[in-house]
Amino acid sequence: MLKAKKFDQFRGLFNSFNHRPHFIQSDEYRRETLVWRKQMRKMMLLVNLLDHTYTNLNQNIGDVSYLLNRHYSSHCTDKSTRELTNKFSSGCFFICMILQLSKSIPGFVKIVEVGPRDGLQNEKNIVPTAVKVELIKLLASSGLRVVEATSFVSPKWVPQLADAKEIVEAIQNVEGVRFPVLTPNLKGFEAAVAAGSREVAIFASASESFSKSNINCSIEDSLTRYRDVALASKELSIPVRGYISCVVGCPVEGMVPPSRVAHVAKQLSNMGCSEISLGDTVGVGTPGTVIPMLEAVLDVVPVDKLAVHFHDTYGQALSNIFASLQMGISTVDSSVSGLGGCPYAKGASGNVATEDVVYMLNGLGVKTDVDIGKLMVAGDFICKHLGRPSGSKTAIALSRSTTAQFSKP
Ligand SMILES: CC(C)(COP(=O)([O-])OP(=O)([O-])OC[C@H]1O[C@@H](n2cnc3c(N)ncnc32)[C@H](O)[C@@H]1OP(=O)([O-])[O-])[C@@H](O)C(=O)NCCC(=O)NCCSC(=O)C[C@@](C)(O)CC(=O)[O-]
Repeated sequence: MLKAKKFDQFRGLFNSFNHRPHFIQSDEYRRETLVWRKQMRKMMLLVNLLDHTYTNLNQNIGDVSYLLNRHYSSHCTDKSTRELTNKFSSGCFFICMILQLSKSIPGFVKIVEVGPRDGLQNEKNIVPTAVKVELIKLLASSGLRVVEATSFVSPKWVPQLADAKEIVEAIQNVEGVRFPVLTPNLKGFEAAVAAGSREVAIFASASESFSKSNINCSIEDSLTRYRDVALASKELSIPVRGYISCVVGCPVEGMVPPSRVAHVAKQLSNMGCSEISLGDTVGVGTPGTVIPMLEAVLDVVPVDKLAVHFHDTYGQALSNIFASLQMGISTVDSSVSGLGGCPYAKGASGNVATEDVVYMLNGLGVKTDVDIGKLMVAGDFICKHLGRPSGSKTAIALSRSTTAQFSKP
């Protein structure tokens, strides 16, 4: 059973990358990812070999005691004993490989809660300011240390967040939590600072089409605008987070080549962003497409500057987060109850649910400092207001008292 699961992880990784998704793959994308696909094919051969060895080892596991009870040396002339020992050491190699993979996971993960911004920007009915403020306070009391509060964008484009100034003013007295806000240009930045924001985020895209539909300008023009915001922030010692949308796929252009993501990441890093969040805006990524993208970005930006931001449209977000953790990333964006979606990315569903992320990290023994019970109170609060069930499987399962014992870290 255990064996089947481990090998399925590798097979899934390979197949998800290698099958031809309905998403368009341009020649540029296929060229860039060719090496990765070849590597994966080699890895599959190795996996199959280990699979075979492991099966034999499993069948013969009872014989290990036989081995231990017999005198064995490398000069052993007993063929069956020698073969059995060889199988045993191959099995050990496989186990070591698995241990090595899990060892690389960070011991602490910072969660950036984006529910009040990314979660509520797409709601059909505008959520009252008082409800948003209460949600932010509940999230802060769950132990989350970063809660993205709102956006200072054009109210004509995103009327759901037209109360940005009131929100920021209302949370001034909440201590110990950082509340970054999105600012698409200097106008937004100045309004955010005037309202009392002490941290901002700028948001570029790896897809030209998405950049135009989201912020009405090309990628290069957006980077020019963001340089001004970064400069102004530097003068006031305000940290700037940089987002990149569509890091895997774009609703218009299809699969996005990793080099384009790396290019934008480098620009954001050069302009002084303290952190760069890589957003799979439409949630089409799998570990097979996320890993090559991360590899390209890691070539130009240090790992401790990176965060990942997954939407869960295809149910791949947790697998993508796990793959990112294995690559050393220790900052993960998520949204309470899986709220979210982007008004300019049709078909994209909510962000990965914070409750699901915390539950997985607890299970891995990774610290987050987030109290899952208090987090569920915040999720319950907003779901009741929106009049719909939670998008978090963990929240649904834990709300049934019989499974409550699993919530402990
Ligand atoms: C960027 C703009 C403003 C350009 O919008 P524009 O229409 O090209 O800009 P403009 O300069 O021509 O201005 C038009 C009007 O907007 C006003 N304006 C201009 N700037 C601001 C501002 N900051 N705050 C308030 N008002 C502003 C400006 O004053 C003017 O007002 P008017 O004269 O018509 O009355 C617009 O396209 C916009 O607001 N876009 C934001 C869209 C948005 O928020 N999308 C969702 C973000 S989610 C995302 O990007 C993905 C992410 C980050 O979550 C990661 C992921 O999920 O992968």
